[in-house]
Order: sequence, then C-alpha cells, then structure tokens
Amino acid sequence: MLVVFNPAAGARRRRRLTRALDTMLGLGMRPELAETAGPGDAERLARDGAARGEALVIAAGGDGTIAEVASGIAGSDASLGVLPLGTANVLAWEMGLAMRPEDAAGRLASGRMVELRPGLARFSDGRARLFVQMLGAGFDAAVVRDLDTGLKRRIGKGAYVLETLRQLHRYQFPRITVDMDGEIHHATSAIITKGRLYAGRYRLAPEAKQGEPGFHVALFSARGWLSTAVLGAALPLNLLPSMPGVRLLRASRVSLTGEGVPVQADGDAAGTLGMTVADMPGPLRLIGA
Ligand SMILES: Nc1ncnc2c1ncn2[C@@H]1O[C@H](COP(=O)(O)OP(=O)(O)OP(=O)(O)O)[C@@H](O)[C@H]1O
Repeated sequence: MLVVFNPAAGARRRRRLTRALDTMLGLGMRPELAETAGPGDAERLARDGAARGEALVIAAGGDGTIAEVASGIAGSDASLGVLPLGTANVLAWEMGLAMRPEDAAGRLASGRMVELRPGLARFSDGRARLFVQMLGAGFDAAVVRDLDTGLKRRIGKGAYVLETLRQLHRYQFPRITVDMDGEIHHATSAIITKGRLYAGRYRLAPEAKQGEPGFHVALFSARGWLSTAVLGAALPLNLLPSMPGVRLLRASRVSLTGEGVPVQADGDAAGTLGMTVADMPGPLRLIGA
C-alpha cells in the first residue's frame, strides 16, 4: 500500500501522520510513503502507485488530497484509504471515518469497504475535474479562490470566516444558469453535492447519501451581503437547508453557465464556469469506513 501525504498544513499534521504510520507498522502493515510538493502531485503519485499494482492508496490530507488521489486511481484496481489530516475533512465526517490517527490506521487494517460514486465536472475549456464530496459555483468558490492559505495553515477554519466577511463586500453575485436534466433554473450560487455535509460537519443536503448515483443540488438566490451573511450564520446552526432563498433539488446531469463565475471542487479552486457535471462511469472503493 501507498500513503500519499500532503504536508502543507505543517508540523502538527506530520505528527499525526507519524502516529498513524506507527500504528500501521504495529499491525503488520507495510506502508510506503510519498510526499506531495504542490498541487497535482497527489494525483500523479497515486496514478503511478496504482500502475505499479498498489492495492490501496491512502490519502493522508484533506478533501483536496482525497480528490486528487481518487482521480489518480480512477479506472484502476486500487482502492482508496483516508487518513484525515485536513482542515475541514468533510468526506471523513460524512463517511464516519475515524479522526484519531491510531483509530484511522486500525480501520484501514480492518479492510471494510464501501463504494462511492464520485462526480466528474467537464469544463467548457476542455479541463475535467473529479470531486468526491461536493463542488460549488459562486460565492463559496470566491472564498476558496481568494483564501489566504498561509493563514489557513496557522488558524484553520477561522481563515474561511475572515475571507467570507471580505467577500460579502466584494462579490458581485453574477447570475448562474443551471440546466438540471433539461430543466432550467437560475441562481447566484450553486452547490452540487454527493453527501449531506458541508464545510466540516454542517448539514447541507439532509437526504443525500454517498454512494448513490446522481446529485443533490442546492441553489441559492441571495444577491447581496446581508442575505448571504444570514445564510453564513445559518450554516453552523444546521439551519441552511430550510432557509428562505435556498432550494434543494436532485439531478443526474447538471450544466452551469455564468460569466466569470468561480468554481471550487472539494474545497480547492477549480477555475470558472461553464461546466457539465455527471457521475464518474465506475465506482470508487473506500476502505476503512
Ligand atoms: N506540499 C504542498 N505544499 C502546498 N500545497 C500543497 C502541497 N501538496 C499539496 N498541496 C495542495 O494543497 C491543497 C489543499 O490540501 P487539502 O485539501 O488536502 O487540505 P486542507 O485544505 O487543509 O483540507 P480540507 O480540504 O479537508 O479542508 C491540495 O489540493 C493540493 O493542491
């Protein structure tokens, strides 16, 4: 098995990795370790590992690292494992993965497997991007795009709160046209999700279930700082799904267009619209859930 480690969050993250690796060795596992040096490395390392015949490629990082590893092993025989070392760790909360490094290592050894169905966004400029948990277009993607990553490393989730406050006064809320299985909707932001949770442990789409085909889509009509701030306050109270100006719909194929609208995929900046989102052709096996 191969462990793909994203060291970007600094010393604490490395200590947690060491605790997981020590437990794995104690359990008789023989993990090989590879470190990323920047964006795109996790995908390449995972792809090389799968091509060498690694049966399990473990993403040691946050949701962005998981998405890259998932992309790297897509279409191969390798399964995905996760050591949750990120800031928000949404997929880990969603799937009930163990957060303590020793427990997460033990779960990987258990070999229990569930199937995920990642989404695939195809952009009009020819790029393709896999996502495992969710993808956003509009306000939240502007926050991710302009986030001070150094600050995120130092203070964690608080950096998102500060950038959200900044964007409330900067973001212009351009209109997004959303084609959901042929039905046209309009919104100022949209989140296309595979799971229930968002930004950590907060509820976004209560009916969603990882592993099922298709998507739950949250459409937001907020146009200014006040209505957006109210939604921001509703999120940690788990009230977002029932707020005015939020519609929750389902679709199996979603196309979005909007002039210069930013996109984020699993919490990492992913360029601008337009794009079409559909299920990846095959399932992804997750070990340790
Ligand atoms: N060595 C590196 N230095 C800086 N950035 C890196 C490095 N390796 C990977 N990255 C980038 O860091 C991004 C963020 O990592 P990741 O999403 O795993 O952590 P996170 O943002 O702290 O966690 P979460 O998404 O769960 O909040 C990755 O998508 C990747 O592009």
